[in-house]
Amino acid sequence: MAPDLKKSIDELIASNKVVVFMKGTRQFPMCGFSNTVVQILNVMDVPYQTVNILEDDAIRSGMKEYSQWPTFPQVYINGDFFGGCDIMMEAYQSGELKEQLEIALNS
Ligand SMILES: N[C@@H](CCC(=O)N[C@@H](CS)C(=O)NCC(=O)O)C(=O)O
Repeated sequence: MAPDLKKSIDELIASNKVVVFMKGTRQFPMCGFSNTVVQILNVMDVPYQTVNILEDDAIRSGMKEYSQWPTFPQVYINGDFFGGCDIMMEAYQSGELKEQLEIALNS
């Protein structure tokens, strides 16, 4: 992956507690999985940054390599890859997501 792209992803993730690499935007998700993640984060009422991977093929392919994860959405919390839609849903239902977000937002 291009060093410049890696650097900009590193910086984005380091400077935002929650980042969602998704299809579409938080206002207009372009995929049901991305929409689910947006709805979960909206319910949790936390600040989050989104990146529309449909706008840039280099980010779309680059994020699969960067995260070692083949699909979108990809959610980063406190600088670490957290998961996709299924993991977010499970963590939301179990209460783990609330815990992780509290840790991230209070650190
Ligand atoms: N089980 C996945 C569902 C996500 C998924 O299957 N995403 C597909 C369709 S939106 C995807 O990103 N495919 C790769 C691509 O479009 O580049 C999850 O938990 O996030």
